[in-house]
Amino acid sequence: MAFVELKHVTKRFKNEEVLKDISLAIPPGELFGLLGPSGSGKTTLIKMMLGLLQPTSGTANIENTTMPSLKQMRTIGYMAQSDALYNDLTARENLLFFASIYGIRKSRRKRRVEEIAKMVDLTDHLDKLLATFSGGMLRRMSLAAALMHYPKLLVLDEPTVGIDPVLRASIWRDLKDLQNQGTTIILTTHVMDEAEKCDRLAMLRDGRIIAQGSPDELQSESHANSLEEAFLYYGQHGASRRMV
Ligand SMILES: Nc1ncnc2c1ncn2[C@@H]1O[C@H](COP(=O)(O)OP(=O)(O)OP(=O)(O)O)[C@@H](O)[C@H]1O
Repeated sequence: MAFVELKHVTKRFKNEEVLKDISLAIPPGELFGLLGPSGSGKTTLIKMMLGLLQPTSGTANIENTTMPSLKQMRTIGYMAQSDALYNDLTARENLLFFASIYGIRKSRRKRRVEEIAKMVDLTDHLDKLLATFSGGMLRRMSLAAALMHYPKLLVLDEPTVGIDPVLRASIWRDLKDLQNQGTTIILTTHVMDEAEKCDRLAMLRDGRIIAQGSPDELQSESHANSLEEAFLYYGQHGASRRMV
């Protein structure tokens, strides 16, 4: 059974159709990437999966429940592109706040904040004001907040933008660990070497999925030497029936 399923989803803003007949099925435990250039519709697509936007037509389901569903939203961790954090609070105060709004029991909150801080390597910075944090530290804080309530599904919108290679590698290690613990992960990226780390990908261009498959399948099907070449190929030739 698919954990996340989109069936013939279309989204129109006024006269512009920004998503066109999108169908996707993501099984539980998969690390799935949405790869596409700026403006191709990645953020709109994940907002639809999360129930934050209503499709103009078609349906978005999580565990067979049509979104938006409050029950399902509680099982999702979402890291948006911009950080919804409080600069005039410390990292610990921010995380305690997220723990309370996610309904973590009061007796568990302090411990959970420390567990999460360790996971994203912020233990030594817990008592510093966020105003003093670097861009990379803020992204890790956002990841920590999204993980607070043990989500079954983690949705990340360009999680490593503006992050240096060392930190990027550490975030990827965290994501692989979470996947090994059974978390389903969906992320957007326009970076090819990140897309290569996903189990499967959907390539998005102008609101349409131009190809879908594992990075190896996408490359071999298009006889490309890299995902970048494969992307260009599918943009021009479309994909075979098997891939979409
Ligand atoms: N609320 C809105 N009203 C009107 N148009 C919108 C709205 N949200 C998104 N769009 C348009 O939809 C298209 C897709 O935007 P979206 O943010 O989903 O792309 P993206 O692939 O996530 O881009 P980026 O990588 O830059 O974040 C763009 O043309 C954008 O201008």
